[in-house]
Parts: sequence; C-alpha cells; structure tokens
Amino acid sequence: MTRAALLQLTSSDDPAENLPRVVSEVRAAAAEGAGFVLTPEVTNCVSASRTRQREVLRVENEDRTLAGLRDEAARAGIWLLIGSLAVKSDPPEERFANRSFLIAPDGAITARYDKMHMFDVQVSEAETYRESAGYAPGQRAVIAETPFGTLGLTVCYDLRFPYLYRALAQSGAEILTVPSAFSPATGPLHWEPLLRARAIETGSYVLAPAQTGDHAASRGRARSTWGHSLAVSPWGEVLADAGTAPGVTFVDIDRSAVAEARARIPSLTHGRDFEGP
Ligand SMILES: O=C(O)CNC(=O)[C@H](CS)NC(=O)CCC(=O)C(=O)O
Repeated sequence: MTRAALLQLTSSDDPAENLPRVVSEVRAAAAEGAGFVLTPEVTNCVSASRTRQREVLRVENEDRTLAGLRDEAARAGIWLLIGSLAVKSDPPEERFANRSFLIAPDGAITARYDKMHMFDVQVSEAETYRESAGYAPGQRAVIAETPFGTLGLTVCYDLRFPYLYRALAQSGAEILTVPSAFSPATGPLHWEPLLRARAIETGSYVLAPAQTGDHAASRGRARSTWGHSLAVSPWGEVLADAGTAPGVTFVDIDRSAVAEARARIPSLTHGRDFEGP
C-alpha cells in the first residue's frame, strides 16, 4: 500500500511564482506520509499567450521548476510525477513540448512523456483552443516502473482516446496518470465519466491531478480550469474528488486491487480482430 497525493494548483503564467507554492505543497504531502506525489498539467505556467510562453519557458536543462522539484523529491525521498511542464524543445523549435516527468526518490528523471493528442477544439462560442499551434505533439506512449506499480503516462486531452489507455494497460500499466487543465465548458459532464471509464475498461487506477480556478495572467486572456482532481479505483469507484479549492488530496493505492479487478472482468484479454466496417 502506498499513499498517493494529488496536488491541485491554480498556476499563474509566472513560473517563478508557481515554483515555491508547488514545493511547499509537495513538502506538506510528504510530511503527511505520501510516497507518491502528482502535480497537474502545465504545473510551471498556465498561459494563453505564446508571447508570454516564449518569454518565460525554458529548455528542459534550464527549467527551474524541473530542477527545484527534482531537489525536493530527493529531499523528501518520494516518487514525483510532474504532470507536465511546458518546455522549449531542445534543440529549440517554434513549438513547445507539453512534457510529463517521473522523478525517483533520488531525484533522477526516470521517464518522460510528451502529450500526444492536441486540444484543437472550439468548446463553446466564446472559447477556442489551438494547442497544436503552440505545442508539438509527442510520438510515443510511455510506461514506467515504480515499487508500487507500473505507471502509464498520459496528459489531459489524451483522456478522450481509449486506445491509448488499452495499449498502456496491455503493456503492463497498472496506474494511469492523467494530469490535466480541463476546460470549465467540458468538465461538468465529461471529466468524471471519462476518467471512470478509462479505469473500468482497463482495470487500472486512474490518478488525475488537475489545475483549478481562475489563473492570473500578465499577458493574453486569463484561463479558467475545472479542478476536481480525481482518483479512481480499478473497479471504477471514485476514491477521492478534490472539489475546486487548491490543495492536497490523499488516496491509498494497492496494486492487488488491479489484479482483482482484472480477474473479475478480464476484458483486456478478450479483444477481437475484426473485419470492417
Ligand atoms: O495550453 C497549455 O499550456 C497546456 N494545455 C492545455 O491546457 C490543454 C490544451 S489548451 N488542455 C486540455 O487538453 C483540456 C482538454 C479538455 O478540457 C477536454 O478534453 O475537454
């Protein structure tokens, strides 16, 4: 059994301001016994302005948030999933990467995953997202070993592509991570059912730390996000819902629940190759 902690944040578009907040939340989570801490999508910078992002984002090796959180993971001796950082690609190209990092208790980066599905969607008359204009999508799915289970790394809009989750689970993932900055237009009806469906259809834990609330922006339109960081059991039960306030939510995870759920419904092994349509 491992105690996981989902951090719910209201990151601004200033990485220097966000880092000390995240560090203090990680510290608080570790002090309460968390062995695995997870942060949301774009932990370092929520922004709708590419001008602003060009100013404040850095390549991975120069990213202060990554360095600071690696130090903190090592200090606290915890596993840390940095849900994602917006980083400049290396070598620098026009577009950024939306990249998840898994940090081991010695501070080493043991896995990286670049978000594959880009949120290019008009969610309402007033709100349009063109994620692929700012970010280059990743090309490969990633699983990573930890002592408490094999992780399958995904980010936010990936959630709507079930084939990715089935592939991750069939490759050994037991805990699917979905760090997010979900839109308030889609969150109310889509967030929880999609997360529960991914858990049920793969017999996996789903851990989804999220951005929440109104994000301060020094440039461009201010963004809002849905919050409700969620932990779902491999049988589909909502184990924790963080509501809309920033803070830390704890959940105990036990990989034997994965084996149990898959023994009851072995749908991962019942796939069919079919013709048509
Ligand atoms: O823009 C950034 O810096 C980082 N990327 C995001 O916040 C992305 C694209 S705008 N958000 C989502 O994927 C929300 C998906 C969603 O809300 C849904 O599927 O309904």
